[in-house]
Amino acid sequence: MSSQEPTNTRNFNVDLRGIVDLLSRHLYSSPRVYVRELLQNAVDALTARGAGTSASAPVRFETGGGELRVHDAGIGLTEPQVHELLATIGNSSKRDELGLARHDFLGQFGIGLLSCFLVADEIEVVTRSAAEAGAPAVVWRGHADGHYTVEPGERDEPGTTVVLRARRDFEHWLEASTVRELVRHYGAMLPHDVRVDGERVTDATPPWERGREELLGYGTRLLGAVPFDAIELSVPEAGLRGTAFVLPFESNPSERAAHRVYLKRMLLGDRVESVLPEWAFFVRCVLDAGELRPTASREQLYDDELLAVTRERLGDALRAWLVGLAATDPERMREFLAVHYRGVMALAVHDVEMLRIVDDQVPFETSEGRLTLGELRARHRAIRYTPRVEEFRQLSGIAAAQGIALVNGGYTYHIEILHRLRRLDPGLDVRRLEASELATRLDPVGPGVEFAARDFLDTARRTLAGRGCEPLLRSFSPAALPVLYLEGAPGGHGAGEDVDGVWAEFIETGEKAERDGPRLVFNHRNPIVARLTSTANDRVVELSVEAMYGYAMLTGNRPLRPDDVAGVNRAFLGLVEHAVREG
Ligand SMILES: Nc1ncnc2c1ncn2[C@@H]1O[C@H](COP(=O)(O)OP(=O)(O)OP(=O)(O)O)[C@@H](O)[C@H]1O
Repeated sequence: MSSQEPTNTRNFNVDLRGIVDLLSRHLYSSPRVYVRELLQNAVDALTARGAGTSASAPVRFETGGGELRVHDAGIGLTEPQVHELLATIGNSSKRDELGLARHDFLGQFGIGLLSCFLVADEIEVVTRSAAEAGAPAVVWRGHADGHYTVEPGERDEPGTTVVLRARRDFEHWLEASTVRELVRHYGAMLPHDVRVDGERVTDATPPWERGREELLGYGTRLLGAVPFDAIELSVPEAGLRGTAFVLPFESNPSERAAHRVYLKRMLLGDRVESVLPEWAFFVRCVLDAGELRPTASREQLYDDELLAVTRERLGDALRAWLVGLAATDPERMREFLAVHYRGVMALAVHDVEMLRIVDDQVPFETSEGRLTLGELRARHRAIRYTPRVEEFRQLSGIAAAQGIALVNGGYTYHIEILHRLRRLDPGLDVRRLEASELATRLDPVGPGVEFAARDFLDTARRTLAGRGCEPLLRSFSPAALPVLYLEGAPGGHGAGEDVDGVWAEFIETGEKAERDGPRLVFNHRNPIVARLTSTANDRVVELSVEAMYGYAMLTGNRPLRPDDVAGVNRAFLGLVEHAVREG
């Protein structure tokens, strides 16, 4: 092989049509981006010129006659620059010697102007440099087929005018209303006076620099409803300022929230996802960042280290808001939780701060009533749960009577959250309830006792008829517990169908009959109950059964219906009267 340089070195040729086709099909989501690119070039030209221009309206879009003319009072270009920058694809004056984007500019890739070929076959640029005193004006005409011309032009002031004539069937992209809407969409927050057909479309004060009322007004237009709150955002490393509007309605936590992001006050997009952590489902943000970088399509953010840091900082701000709300305004916090309950629960599974909030604020269904996990932990070092709602209903009364802290784990995320509690409280014992832990066997009382108690059971049956439950006499531990209220087995009546879990193991120790409707189970091992079963006084039995029914409902944390309350009152007064009379 020869070590000599090859002598037949050639330059690449560029098929411009192919490139424009590539941009339009794969890079840009719509021809509308041509307005953004023109606006961006005009603003960058102003930035490059610095304080040099005194033009009152330095960027002007003019429509009419099937044309669009964009004037800027920016830096302009000399003829050599026209060849070098306008006619060289991928070349940009907005990168430094190392090829890195220069800080102050919006553009960097050197392809933006090509987007005009999405709507026009020819781009005309009339430009005069402000950097070179007395430089003549130049007219550059680029054609979609890949050739261009340069000739002397007419222009009094330094700056640039770009002229587009619509390609057939693309006329609507250059119409006044379309252009006005697009310039406003992308540029409303730019710190320059930008006009379309004489009308100013920029409003230089970003929402977060306005008063609270105006800010909430902006949020209301953005969300279509008055925001629950507005959280100030600031990440100095990313040159970021903005606002997170807390949604006043529930959002789907599995759908990533999309945010309105501006880069150097120019809209990047309305549906930018990656700027906030995945869990920030409950806010929509509007923000501007000077240091974050766009992807080449300029519709999403480039995923680099700075974006990762930004995401983390914004997450911290949202978390701090939640923690602050919980600490300073529990009533508002409850309102927030009522709207975003599912999302907060989902988040608590992954995030310790959220877990803390759930532990502290969210009531769970427990054998001791509705309590937060924090409250339950303060009372018990061991927590048990049932994985199904029905099982909880069956067993919570028994657990309550035995001092076992039982939580209904039958709702979404509850079990995961219960297990995660050890993150907050490493010594906590959290497990699924085992049947053996209930230590309650409903032993039959034997034929002698059963026989002796038949009058008692008859009276009890009559008394309980209106309550929809049947009496049952059994012997069980602890003896101190006189009665238990047991619901019917889950999964309907009849032997053996759909019964599983702890409840099944539990009733296996009893009799088949216990699988049917609700039962009030009297404990013959309890001395009061034992005496009651042999009491001849019907009235006393009636009152006692009524009272014990109320007692069983209360110890099982079951809601008392008005009928039940009346029964308990009647029983109480009746028993007092009886005691007084006997005394
Ligand atoms: N209105 C203008 N005034 C002065 N120079 C301009 C103007 N428009 C374009 N240019 C020059 O042409 C170059 C190429 O422009 P183009 O829009 O293709 O890419 P860019 O703005 O550099 O980068 P990007 O592709 O990220 O937009 C620019 O870097 C700039 O030097």
